[in-house]
Amino acid sequence: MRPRLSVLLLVLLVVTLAAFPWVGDVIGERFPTSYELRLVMRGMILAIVAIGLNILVGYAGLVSLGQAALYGLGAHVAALLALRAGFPFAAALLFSVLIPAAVGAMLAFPTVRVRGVYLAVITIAFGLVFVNVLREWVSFTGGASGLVGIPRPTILGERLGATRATGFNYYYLILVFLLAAIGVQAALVKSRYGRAMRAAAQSENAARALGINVVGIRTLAFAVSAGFAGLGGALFANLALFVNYETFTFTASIELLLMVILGGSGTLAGPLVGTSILFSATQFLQGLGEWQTFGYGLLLALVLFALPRGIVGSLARLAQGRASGEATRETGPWPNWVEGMERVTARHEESGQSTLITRGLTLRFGGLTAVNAVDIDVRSRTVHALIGPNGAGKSSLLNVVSGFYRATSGEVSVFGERVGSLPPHVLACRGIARTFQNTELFGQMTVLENVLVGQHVHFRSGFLETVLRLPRFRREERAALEEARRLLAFVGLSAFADEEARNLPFGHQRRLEIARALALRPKLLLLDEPAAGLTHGEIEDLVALIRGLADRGMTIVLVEHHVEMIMAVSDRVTVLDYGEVIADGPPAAIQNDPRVIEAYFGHATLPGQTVPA
Ligand SMILES: Nc1ncnc2c1ncn2[C@@H]1O[C@H](COP(=O)(O)OP(=O)(O)OP(=O)(O)O)[C@@H](O)[C@H]1O
Repeated sequence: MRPRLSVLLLVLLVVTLAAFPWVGDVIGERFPTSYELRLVMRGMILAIVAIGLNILVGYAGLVSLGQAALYGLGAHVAALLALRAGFPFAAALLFSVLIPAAVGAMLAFPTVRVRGVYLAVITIAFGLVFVNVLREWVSFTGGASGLVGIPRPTILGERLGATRATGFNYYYLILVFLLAAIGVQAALVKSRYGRAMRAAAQSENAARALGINVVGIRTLAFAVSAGFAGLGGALFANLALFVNYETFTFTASIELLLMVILGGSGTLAGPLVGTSILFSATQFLQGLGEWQTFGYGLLLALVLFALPRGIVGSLARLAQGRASGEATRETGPWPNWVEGMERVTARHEESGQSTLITRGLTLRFGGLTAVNAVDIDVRSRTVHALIGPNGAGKSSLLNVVSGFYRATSGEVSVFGERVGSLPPHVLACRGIARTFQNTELFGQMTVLENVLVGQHVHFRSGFLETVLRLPRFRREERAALEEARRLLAFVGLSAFADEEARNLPFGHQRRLEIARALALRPKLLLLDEPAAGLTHGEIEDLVALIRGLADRGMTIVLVEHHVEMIMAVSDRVTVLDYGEVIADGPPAAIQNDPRVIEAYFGHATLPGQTVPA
């Protein structure tokens, strides 16, 4: 949705909700009744929970079918603290957010191993266990009778009511929390945290290679989402003044998920729209008696059939499709050393030292030795090519150096430090960037966002600074945006900044992947077959880019099959065959090395030929 339109709709929503309790004064009727007012308050509370769930499902790509349990946990924490420990409202509210957030963070643990349907099943199990505990632990939770007599909330001695007689304080408090939830969601999504969540959902490997701690970011998504659910639960308990397990069953979890999906998961307005429609529909369909569930299912099926991305998601796509059809765009020249590129490339290593050293590096997959006792020295500020027939172990070697595979034996040192056991995101923070043999872009993020994800590790502002949009966060965002635009100009993709990455032609995707890797400001850049699928002209540009980067102080390891390119760009070449180094030296010497020729064909290759598989 366009920013101006969304601000306008938000203002409209706030004005409508703020004016709602007073409508009767204008139209001269008894409206809204306290029942109607409570319905709107419950709707707002559910919207808060749905916004939290949207962060988890829509942005982090993690489906939870146990969200109602976290909602219920917040409600029970608030009720129990007020009833049994005499906590004041505000303190109980705080714990109702923190305790579910901590439990939510624990729920993220299974994502280390499972995602998708398996994760959904784990969250279902959590929800079922939770409801059973509530039902069976009668002495603590009241079982089916629930917890009754929750004291009316007060702040600073002021009772918070929700009727004309008591004032509408509680109504407005819920509205303020709803606005805060909307604000936090918007700030989070448009920050490095939100980008990292989306990136990890779309390509876990690329996210890790760019320094994102995938487990950490998923834990954050779970915790934030659970915190929202807990807040909703506490607000509900203090509205109903009674809680029992029946509100928080599996069905409630499904309804919450449907609210998000119906409105449009992964859109800012989706949960609001979905909650409004589904919640109103539920009230309306109550009049249908036995046909209620049928009507409910039919409505959902119809809407999702017509609008598969949810209401907001589908409308936004329609608008986007129309807009992008209008522009005819051309790529700019690349590499285009625009002003400010020194920031990305300036490095301090002395040339002549080794940036990457491996000793006896061995990687086995069961009985297969993919890399066999490999010793290499990659000198800093040089382009070092790794070549060899298919299956020689080149990509495996890159995967070990970048932390994706753990070596079976041997050592890897980068920048003078042994790094063999470090995971990819830590190595990325140390200045190792890589591209992938099959480009791994974040396809549903824009070209600009892809490059912004590459800058993830440069941000210093923390979570609270981000959601509160404090000055350091805004300064860093501005600087990151400026650098991302500079990098897009560098690879000639400025005109595509707002295009989704998956819509780019293949050659452009390769450029974008390089720009994104450069956003990390790496000292060591690992390129895995960057010329595959490029045209002759594009390969010439790529050679100029790689040479330019090395001349400006970057160290580059290049896995490539294209002989002409290797000859043009490399300072040194290592040849692998069956995981072993069979030759190592300057390109001209390698080209005439009989072992290399033997490994490839058994006869000489001509410069300009692509080494065949
Ligand atoms: N995850 C894996 N599990 C099992 N075997 C693997 C795995 N990754 C690679 N291999 C095997 O290791 C060997 C080396 O593969 P690798 O991809 O490193 O070769 P390569 O030189 O990069 O080849 P190509 O030029 O085709 O990319 C191959 O025999 C491959 O089948």
